Amino acid sequence: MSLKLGVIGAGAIGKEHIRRCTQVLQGASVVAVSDINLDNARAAVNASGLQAEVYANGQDVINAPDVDALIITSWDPTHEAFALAAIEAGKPVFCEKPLAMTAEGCRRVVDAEMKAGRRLVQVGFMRPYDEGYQALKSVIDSGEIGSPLMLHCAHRNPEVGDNYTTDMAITSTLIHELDVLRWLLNDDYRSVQVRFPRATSHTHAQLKDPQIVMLETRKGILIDVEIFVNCRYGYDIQCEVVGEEGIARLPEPSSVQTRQTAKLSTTILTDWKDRFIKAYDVELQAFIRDVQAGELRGPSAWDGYAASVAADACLKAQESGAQEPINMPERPAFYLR
Ligand SMILES: NC(=O)c1ccc[n+]([C@@H]2O[C@H](COP(=O)([O-])OP(=O)(O)OC[C@H]3O[C@@H](n4cnc5c(N)ncnc54)[C@H](O)[C@@H]3O)[C@@H](O)[C@H]2O)c1
Ligand SMILES: O[C@H]1[C@H](O)[C@@H](O)[C@H](O)[C@@H](O)[C@H]1O
Repeated sequence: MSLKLGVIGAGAIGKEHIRRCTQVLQGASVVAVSDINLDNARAAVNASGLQAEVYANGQDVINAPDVDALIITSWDPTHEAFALAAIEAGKPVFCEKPLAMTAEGCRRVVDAEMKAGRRLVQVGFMRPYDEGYQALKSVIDSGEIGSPLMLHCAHRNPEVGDNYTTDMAITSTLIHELDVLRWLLNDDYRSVQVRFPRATSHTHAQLKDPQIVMLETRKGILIDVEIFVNCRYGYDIQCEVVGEEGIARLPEPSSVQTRQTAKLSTTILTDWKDRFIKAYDVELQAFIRDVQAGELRGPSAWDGYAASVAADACLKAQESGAQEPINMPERPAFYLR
């Protein structure tokens, strides 16, 4: 039977998820859409040729009797309340990252879910579903490059809007690395320091860009992540793992190489929508399948919480310039998969 989905937030990724649930994935249909900007909700419904009901209020989507499960794609600070409301209604929810703005907020979601007694939340961390990261993890796990010692990573966006501020480089951008690197290394973080090099002239007063985040894991692996959200040239995600026997790199997205006018070139993608298009398809298909099977298995509220525990320390480190500890609580048995 087709799973009836309600979507809250019909902006860039909301529209994308509605499109994929409607045109690409199996087993679900979008029956309700809400956005505080009703025009966005109507436009998303029309663009996908849906018969869905449009609501002004997200809570009405959660309460709608014909909605079986939720997709939350509204702005970051709204996620926690909608996730809690979905749990309260007993409806499974796919919540885009970050699960909440602080670890404390994520913990409230974790506690509500544990109280409900079953997993109801999947967080939109799509990178563990990306074929490139999966291939990189297989190489690390095979032992081919020996024990990982260091990671050099970069998360570069071509540009961001004027309302994007220094803290968002952590809560909205680095949060992907904070999740995927724990998974990649099967490790957790111990401390972090953040440094700011000379700022690009393409930024504004409220955004220090770029920044370098240096994390240390419990196993002693040192990770540097460059976050550069006005890099201009493209959307570029890099991850190089230095092991004691060799090096493994995240593969580049495939693209045709051309030789022309004395130049050898390949195109660099410019948009997250294209860079992770397959990973988004796979993560949402998994959510739909797992809801139908009665057991969620994707990135959990605990993963959302763990990433936010590290993010909180990164925010503190942005302010202090010092090395800040990351105190990750042990994963409760409820979340052992
Ligand atoms: N996983 C990823 O790679 C990825 C990619 C993009 C965005 N995101 C996340 O998805 C969310 C949306 O990002 P976006 O780029 O689509 O932003 P956006 O600004 O394009 O869209 C957000 C939409 O939510 C609506 N909205 C805001 N508050 C609302 C509320 N209370 N109720 C209903 N609608 C509300 C806005 O009007 C807007 O239409 C963000 O949390 C972002 O971090 C994740
Ligand atoms: O919301 C987006 C999204 O999560 C992208 O994957 C990330 O690269 C951007 O920095 C962020 O602003």
